[in-house]
Amino acid sequence: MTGTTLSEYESRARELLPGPVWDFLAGGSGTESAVSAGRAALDRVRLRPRVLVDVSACDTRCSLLGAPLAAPVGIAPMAYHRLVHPEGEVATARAAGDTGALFTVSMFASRTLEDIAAAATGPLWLQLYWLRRREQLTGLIRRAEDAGYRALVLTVDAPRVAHRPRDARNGFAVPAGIRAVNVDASVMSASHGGTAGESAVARHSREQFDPSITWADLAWIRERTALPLVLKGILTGEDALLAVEHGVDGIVVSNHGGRQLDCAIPAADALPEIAEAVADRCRIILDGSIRHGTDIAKALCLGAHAVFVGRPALWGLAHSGSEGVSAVLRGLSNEFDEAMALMGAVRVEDFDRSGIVHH
Ligand SMILES: Cc1cc2nc3c(=O)[nH]c(=O)nc-3n(C[C@H](O)[C@H](O)[C@H](O)COP(=O)(O)O)c2cc1C
Ligand SMILES: CC(C)CC(=O)C(=O)O
Repeated sequence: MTGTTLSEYESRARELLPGPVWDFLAGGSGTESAVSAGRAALDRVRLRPRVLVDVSACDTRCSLLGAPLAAPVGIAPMAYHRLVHPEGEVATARAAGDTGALFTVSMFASRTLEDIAAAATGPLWLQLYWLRRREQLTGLIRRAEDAGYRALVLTVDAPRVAHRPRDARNGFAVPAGIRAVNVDASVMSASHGGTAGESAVARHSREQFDPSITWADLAWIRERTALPLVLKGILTGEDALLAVEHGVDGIVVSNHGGRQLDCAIPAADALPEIAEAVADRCRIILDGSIRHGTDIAKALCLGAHAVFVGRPALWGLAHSGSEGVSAVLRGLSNEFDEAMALMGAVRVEDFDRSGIVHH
């Protein structure tokens, strides 16, 4: 990481960002115990290295739903990158391209899908929340197709945005001048109406998200696009099985970085039962608390094909724009490369359950 450690990026971002923005990034729902539990779950997993394997040519590359990646790493969808850097998602897209990572753009991105695509040299996916106003979704799907996005990620763990005490206390509102530019202004006017005790983001999301959707509604998206469909926010084997039965192409095992159901099981703890239920019938991505190359190795051993990184990308962006995001991603990839060599893994597919033990 060019001499700067990930925790230094985090500290610097904290110094640079206004308090309420930092709290929006760092915070979780309710007791925030699901944030720390995500880290603790990964720490409980220990690696079992194999030795005297020829690791002179470890290969970190892989492909995910047809997208070639330099390492099994993508950037998780996160709203409003302009909160932390004026270039916002355009800078993030450049960094993802430079480092061979996938970038999943949030529906609530603060730069247009087209500007992001113009800056990107690597694969882009688009994340959607299911809005009451379905015509907004239809428009976004069409624009994503036209701009070359390669998959849709439907976030299913947020029928409503959870109560996040820090944002409520701060009366958090997205500063004027930063907007979810890809949706109708009336859909996400999160810069208006934050008052002490109530977050504007939470209020507007609650007004606009459709909490009535079910598995049957997935057909509505399928009818409108041939893009691969990924569901984000699966935490049980039961739902993973339903996802497979409904023909999804991938799932993101995630507790939303501890920002949705308080006390939700950490993604790393949920992964084994999900991998077993899926039995290789769709791609599995893990997110939450991925901070080290060894975390990527652990996720692969537990049954994931790739990981998403959330907050660290925003720390890099706040620190030094595109270069900061690149440095964070490159640091993780370099650490993963080292983990491969020291684990005796030559290819990404070499990781399996024999590589770990739980404490
Ligand atoms: C500031 C912020 C904004 C987020 N916005 C979205 C979003 O728009 N859509 C979504 O599906 N997930 C969103 N998430 C959740 C992330 O995609 C991801 O699940 C989580 O951050 C992963 O955990 P990590 O930050 O510990 O790596 C957001 C997370 C953060 C921190
Ligand atoms: C616009 C928000 C609902 C995005 C967010 O903070 C999240 O999904 O965690």
